[in-house]
Order: sequence, then structure tokens, then C-alpha cells
Amino acid sequence: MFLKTLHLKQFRNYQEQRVDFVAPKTILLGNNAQGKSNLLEAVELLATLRTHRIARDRDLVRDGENISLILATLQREAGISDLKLTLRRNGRRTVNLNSENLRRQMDFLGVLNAVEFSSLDLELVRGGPDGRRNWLNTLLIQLEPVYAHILQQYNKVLRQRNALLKSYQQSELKVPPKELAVWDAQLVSAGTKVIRRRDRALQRLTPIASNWHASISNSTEVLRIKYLPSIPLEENEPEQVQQAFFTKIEQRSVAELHQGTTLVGPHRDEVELTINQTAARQYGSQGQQRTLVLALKLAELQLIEEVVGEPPLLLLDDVLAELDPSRQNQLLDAIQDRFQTLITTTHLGSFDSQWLKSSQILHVKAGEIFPG
Ligand SMILES: Nc1ncnc2c1ncn2[C@@H]1O[C@H](COP(=O)(O)OP(=O)(O)OP(=O)(O)O)[C@@H](O)[C@H]1O
Repeated sequence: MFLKTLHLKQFRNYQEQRVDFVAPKTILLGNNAQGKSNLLEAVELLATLRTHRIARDRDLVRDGENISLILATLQREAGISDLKLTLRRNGRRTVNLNSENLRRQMDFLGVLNAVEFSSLDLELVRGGPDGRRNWLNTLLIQLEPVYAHILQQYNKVLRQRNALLKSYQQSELKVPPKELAVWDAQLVSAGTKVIRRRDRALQRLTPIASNWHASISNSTEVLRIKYLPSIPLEENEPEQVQQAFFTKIEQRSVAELHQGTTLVGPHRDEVELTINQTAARQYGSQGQQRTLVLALKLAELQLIEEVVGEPPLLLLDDVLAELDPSRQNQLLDAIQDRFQTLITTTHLGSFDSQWLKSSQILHVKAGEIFPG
């Protein structure tokens, strides 16, 4: 797929800016805080309706405005699509495809696919399980847009069940509330769907990521990715997972009532990353952590391409210059001209000349874009 144009209105620090993409790679060049990442963020929003920088919609809308528009023209094998996302300060969003407002956000999600790689992704290795769950959720939304709906349902049930547990904890009641059984069943039903999809996605991603990792590290390191769901998972069968889920809830019920919160379910899942059988985060070197994240990102690209049937976009936010020339070349070989790539950087100095040859260069200055 190829993003032909992007048009931002009152988004972040852009007043109104249209960009035409004319090469397989676009380098957005500019000093800090000019709007380079903001532009990638707009593309990320079109792909996932999420942003990896924790932000509410009112942070995305330009200061002093109430509404913000992200418009794009996308070329896919099946034809051209026009996407429009409206963000409002009050958080209400509208999604529009080919001039038609869509009722379900799910129908917007499968249109543009993109993999984002920024320095924040190093947190995948270094940070807590939350970041890894988030990463997996974002990937799954693109592999199966219905996942966005499933996750939303799970989170809703989780919030309601937590509210019930909290009110019990704060009450004088001696007997757990009767409605809890209803919430247990709903939690298990929605949670099982989440768990089974996470398991399936990681089963497919792991061999691809391990291969990339072996190739980047010249086979000196073995990367393993292991899904550690909060309930034991023996077989990826609905009945088996549901049964295990109910059993675990029963085992933790006293603790849940005591703590007033849900202790079992996919909101407590972990994804373990190991290199040569040691937890990756203990593998101190920044270089090794970068290799790992690069392998994960290349695997995401490949998996999305396999599932969707077309190469997604790659968004490289300030990471390319940090890779050494050999890793840069590996990335270049992997993406060639098949994956449209948008790259932000503050300087061109450390770019391999190969990169520059096939790139369109745009200058970003205070929310405006100028051709290079
Ligand atoms: N809602 C908003 N309204 C107006 N300006 C905003 C809004 N949100 C962010 N900005 C501005 O956008 C700028 C940050 O842009 P961005 O994050 O894209 O930086 P960048 O060019 O990628 O630089 P860096 O190299 O530091 O990442 C800051 O000047 C910030 O004040």
C-alpha cells in the first residue's frame, strides 16, 4: 500500500498542511520540536486509532482549536481509499471512508496498516509488562480489526467488575455480591477471546522475529518470545481456556474480594523476551536491545504483510541514525522499496548513501513542511 497524500488540519502544531509522498522513502528533516513526530503520529492514528505517545484527544487538537482533521489518500491493490479522521477536544471521534461516515471504528481500522518504530520502543525490552501488552494490542488491531472491539468489551467488563469488587471491599457486607457471578462469566467470555488471539499472534510472530534476530546478530544470539498469560494456557481451545479462567478466578476469589480488584485476566498478561535464555532486559547493552526491537519490528512488518496481503507502511521515528551502518543496511535490505517508509531525523549525516538515493527529503519547521 502507498500513502499518496496526507492533509493535516489543526492537528498538534500544524495549522493546515498537505504533503504529497512521491518516493518509497520520505525523510522528514528538522530540528527538535518542529512537528516531525507529530506527522508520523497522524499516520499512526489512521492505522490504529491509537498513538504510542500517551495522549488524550485534547492534546492532539491544535492549541486554541476544538476540532482537528487528518485526511489521507491511500493507494491499495484494490484501488484508492480516502480516509478522514475527525478528532475533537471533547474526545468524540468520527471516522469517514470514501466520503461515508462509518458507524463502527472497526471498519476504518483495516484500511491503512503501519508499523511504528521509535526510541520509545526500547521500553518493550526495558519497561514493564504494560508496554508489551500495549504493543501486542496494537499489532493485533491491525491483524484482526475485530480485536479492537473485543478488547474494548473486555476493558468495559473489567471496569464494571472492579467497581463491584471495590464497593464490596468498602462495605460491611460479609457475603460476596450475587451479581459477581454474572461479571465472572462476562470477564471469562471476553477475556478468553483476548487470550486466544494474543496466543495465536505470538505463535506466528515468534519464528519470524527469531529469524530476523539470528540474521542481525549473525546467529550468535537466540531470541525467544514467550506468552505468559495470567491464566495457564495448555491448548488454544475456547472451552479449555474458559475452564482454566474460571478455576483461576475461584482460586483468587478471596484475594480479589480483599483487594477490591480483578487479579486474573489478560490485563495481567506478560510477554517474556529472552536472549540466549536470559531475560532480555538483563542483557544490558543498548546495542543488543536495539537489535531485539529491530527484529520485532521487522517481524511485525512481515506478519502484517502475510495476513493483510499487502506491505504496510513503516514509520521510523528518530531511530535510524541510532542504528550502526550494518543494522541500517540490514533494515534497508529488508524493506527495499516494497514498504513505504517515513523517517524522521534531525540530521542526514549518519544516513547511508543508499538511503538518501531512494528518498524524498522534506524539511519540517514549526508546523510547516517544505520540499528539500
Ligand atoms: N496540541 C498542540 N497544539 C499546538 N502545538 C502542539 C500540540 N501538541 C504538540 N505541539 C507542539 O509540537 C511540537 C513537537 O513536535 P514533535 O513532537 O513532532 O517534535 P519533532 O519535530 O519530532 O522533534 P523531536 O526531534 O524533538 O522529536 C512542540 O513544539 C509542541 O509544543
